[in-house]
Amino acid sequence: MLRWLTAGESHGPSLAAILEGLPAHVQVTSDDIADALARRRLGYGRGARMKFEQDEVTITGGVRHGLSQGGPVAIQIGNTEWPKWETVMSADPVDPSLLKETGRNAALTRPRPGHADLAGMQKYDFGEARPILERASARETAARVALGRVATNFLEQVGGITVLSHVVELGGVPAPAGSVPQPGDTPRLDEDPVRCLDPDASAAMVARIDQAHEDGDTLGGVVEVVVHGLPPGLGSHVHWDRRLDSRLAGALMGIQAIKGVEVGDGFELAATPGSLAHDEIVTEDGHLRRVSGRSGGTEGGMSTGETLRVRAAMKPIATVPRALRTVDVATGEATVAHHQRSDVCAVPAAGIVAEAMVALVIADAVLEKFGGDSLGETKRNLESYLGSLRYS
Ligand SMILES: Cc1cc2nc3c(=O)[nH]c(=O)nc-3n(C[C@H](O)[C@H](O)[C@H](O)COP(=O)(O)O)c2cc1C
Ligand SMILES: C=C(O[C@@H]1CC(C(=O)O)=C[C@@H](OP(=O)(O)O)[C@H]1O)C(=O)O
Repeated sequence: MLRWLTAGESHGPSLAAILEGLPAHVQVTSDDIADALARRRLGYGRGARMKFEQDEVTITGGVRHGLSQGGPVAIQIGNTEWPKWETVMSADPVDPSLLKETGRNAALTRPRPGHADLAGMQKYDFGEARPILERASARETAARVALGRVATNFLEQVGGITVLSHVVELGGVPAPAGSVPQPGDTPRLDEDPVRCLDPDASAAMVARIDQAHEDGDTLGGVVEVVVHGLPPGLGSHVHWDRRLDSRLAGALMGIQAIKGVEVGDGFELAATPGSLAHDEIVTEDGHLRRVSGRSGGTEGGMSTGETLRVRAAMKPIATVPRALRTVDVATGEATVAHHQRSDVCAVPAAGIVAEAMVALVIADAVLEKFGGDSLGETKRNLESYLGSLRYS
């Protein structure tokens, strides 16, 4: 079983991430993690912070000389901006006169609709949004992407399982239906400003972001994560919380701003007759094969061994420059939401975060099914299972 946790605030000194349950002998370096974090910073439409944020990575536990040791893997990601926030975000009490001098200490009493501000202030009993937005912020997703890279390395090394993503819709601009990225597409996708497979759709999405920027508005969109090389039988039909699709949906829904999840053709299947909705089974070269991939690679809560395909819909960024109506909770008066530096659109980055969450869920399901305390043991168990499948 794989477990993971993150800690840290958006403007704190650093983020911390822990992955427990990883077998020994998985190759992973801080450069691998830094590469994954650099991918998350990419994407047209992000705000100023992504230009200077350096994501200073240190592996502080569980890895020695580039190999996992079997203990929890601990990763620290330093926030480049910390010196500017040291007084405001200090863990220890500070002199109130020093706080005033920072200019960063104004009480945020005008909660933003769409962010965690108001519900968090009510729930945790705070008079302003700072203590809420610091942890609600998607800065935290850097820690998840770091963990996801460790999981991705494990999946590649245990059985050539690859996890990749692309943007399939942005601000209402769709990519053409039907194209699914292949492993070789990742470098090219990462060079595309919005991580879209289709160049014309990509250009239209970039124009849409420019328009939103001009209008003082923000955008959401849809990302798709695709996993190649899965064995059949991860997850289970026997209980709701063991279903692979429910675990994937929960993990994707757990990303900031994600409001919808779809497995395979999802909502479209609801409007399709059964004769056209399912993936027929045929024999080809002596092997069982599906003629289509509408189910997204899961049936009965288990992987079918076909390409896994899941989508996540992201709502538009909540910090809308043309500020939305709210109430100042300090005075009770109608006003507009507090504004601060923000992204116009973070859909391409959300794709990288979604890859990380899917990689963690799949790695957990692989370890649940095949066990193993060393990479070699897990690999042997996986190969033995594949070699002894009654039908393949
Ligand atoms: C990669 C990424 C970047 C984000 N950047 C911003 C941002 O700059 N400004 C903002 O208001 N929300 C941003 N969000 C969304 C908020 O974090 C999110 O809306 C907030 O935490 C409230 O949670 P909820 O949307 O899940 O309800 C971002 C989300 C992601 C995944
Ligand atoms: C810092 C990141 O994203 C942040 C997510 C975010 C939010 O409200 O979710 C708000 C912004 O933070 P700031 O106000 O400090 O610029 C984004 O930059 C990141 O992704 O690393």
